Amino acid sequence: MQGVWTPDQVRSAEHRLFARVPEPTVMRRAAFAVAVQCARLLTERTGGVAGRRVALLVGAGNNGGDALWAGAFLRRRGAGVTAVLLAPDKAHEAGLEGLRRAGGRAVPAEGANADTAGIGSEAADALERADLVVDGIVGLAARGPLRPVAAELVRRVTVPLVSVDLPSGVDPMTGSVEGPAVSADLTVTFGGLKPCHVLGAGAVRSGEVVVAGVGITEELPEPEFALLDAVEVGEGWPIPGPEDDKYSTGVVGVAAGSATYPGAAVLATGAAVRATAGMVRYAGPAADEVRSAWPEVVATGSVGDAGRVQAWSVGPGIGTGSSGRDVLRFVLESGRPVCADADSITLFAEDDTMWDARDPDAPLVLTPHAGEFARLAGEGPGADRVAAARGIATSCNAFLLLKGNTTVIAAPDGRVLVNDARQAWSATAGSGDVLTGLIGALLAAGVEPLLACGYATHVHSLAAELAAHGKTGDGGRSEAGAPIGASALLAAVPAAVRAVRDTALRTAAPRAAAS
Ligand SMILES: NC(=O)C1=CN([C@@H]2O[C@H](COP(=O)(O)OP(=O)(O)OC[C@H]3O[C@@H](n4cnc5c(N)ncnc54)[C@H](O)[C@@H]3O)[C@@H](O)[C@H]2O)[C@@H](O)CC1
Ligand SMILES: [K+]
Repeated sequence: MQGVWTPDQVRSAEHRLFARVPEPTVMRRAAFAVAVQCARLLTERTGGVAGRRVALLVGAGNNGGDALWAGAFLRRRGAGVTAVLLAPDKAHEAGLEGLRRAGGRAVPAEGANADTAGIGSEAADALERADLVVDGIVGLAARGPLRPVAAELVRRVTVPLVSVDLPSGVDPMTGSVEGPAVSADLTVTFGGLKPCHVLGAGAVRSGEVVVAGVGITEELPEPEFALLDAVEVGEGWPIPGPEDDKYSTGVVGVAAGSATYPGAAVLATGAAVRATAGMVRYAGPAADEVRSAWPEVVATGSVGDAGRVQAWSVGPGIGTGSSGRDVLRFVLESGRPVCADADSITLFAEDDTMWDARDPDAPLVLTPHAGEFARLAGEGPGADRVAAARGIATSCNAFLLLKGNTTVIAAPDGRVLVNDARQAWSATAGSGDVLTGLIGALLAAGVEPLLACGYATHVHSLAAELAAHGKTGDGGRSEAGAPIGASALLAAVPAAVRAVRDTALRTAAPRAAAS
């Protein structure tokens, strides 16, 4: 798992490090890492470093200091470097001195002969001629969007942009963007990932993220939350072994859909069929449609007749009337793990007694989108979606999966996993029904609920991406992609599971050879 640390955690780690290593040394390590990545990008895009022009956007703090020292390193490799100072009186002194000694120059952002936007002619010129721009405007101490002059400078950038620590203008803690902000091609951060690199708009605006250790990593505490990677998903996805049969690999019950809207039932049941080798039971008014779409499913008309299952997926399309209420109550009283989605979330929000129907020891997964979350919590998730999800998971003693382009999954004990899709192909009607079916199947297979949600979310977004790009083994590959429906997403689930398992295999093989 890849950890993510809050700005406060990183600052405390920095202070512990400064007891052993002088602060300027740490800053130079950070700046050197930035310079190495700038040189790589310059070489990729322009064929070299010497003779290329670099503009540094430099704010008032140590983030600007990093940029200035990075400029000094690039100058020594033969690049022409100009620092554009947003706050000339407050620019990092040693960094500025270092840049000048190396032969770089500094100009004020709002200097002489300012144009109508207030940008000085030397600054405007430096930006216009640059082959690469370094964003050292603001780092961990960032509050709010870019101020007007910085925003104007950033708006003019047409060449590759490297952010120091984080894209300026993005909230470090939540990744939210409330006004002008940098969109970086590459971000070089220090010690470990911060929330803004993986959450919301910040994840997109960070571009490629490179983590440079600089000595801080060793001082970091337990991360605030974590990301699953393809290897972990591939290693953890349940696969039948030689001793297994249809019961031992997990029997999942799906209670979804209605006679008028059988689609939710067909999609959720299909996802359960495709997720694992176990058996799928369906209970509800769409039994005929489910049977004809998925002959392998044992379908009955009501949850009472469904037979034994190891976990339930419940909710999509069951309605919020009395029959939906009875269905939800029945599955909660079964004492089995339950993934409750869609209408069942509304039922929880509307009827407090529903919480009492649960066996408190049986895991409950709730999978709201922002609107359903607001119904459950009394208010929307707001900018800090990790804190919001964690709060409800704890207070409801449930696993809470908050849907969105960045999916946040919180366990009742405070653990959090985040899945950043980095694309939105799964934002299509019915895609939530597929996710519910995947989670239910993994719960039935005995996967720990936080991981079940994490694995399902990862495979779900990968399936959407593969389907959108025609990479599901049926030909017609496309780099640009095209919109897909939930059925295409569902059809791509086996391709996504194969892809993560292949990645895990490829990673395991060199490890085995090395041991
Ligand atoms: N202390 C060190 O030696 C190290 C610091 N590091 C760098 O130091 C950075 C943190 O430095 P600082 O704590 O000096 O703070 P920043 O450089 O993040 O912020 C500088 C100043 O900008 C102001 N500011 C906040 N929001 C702003 C906005 N929207 N527009 C304009 N100005 C705004 C703040 O009041 C702050 O005083 C890290 O992000 C990292 O780049 C790294 O070099 C690692 C080592
Ligand atoms: K920055």
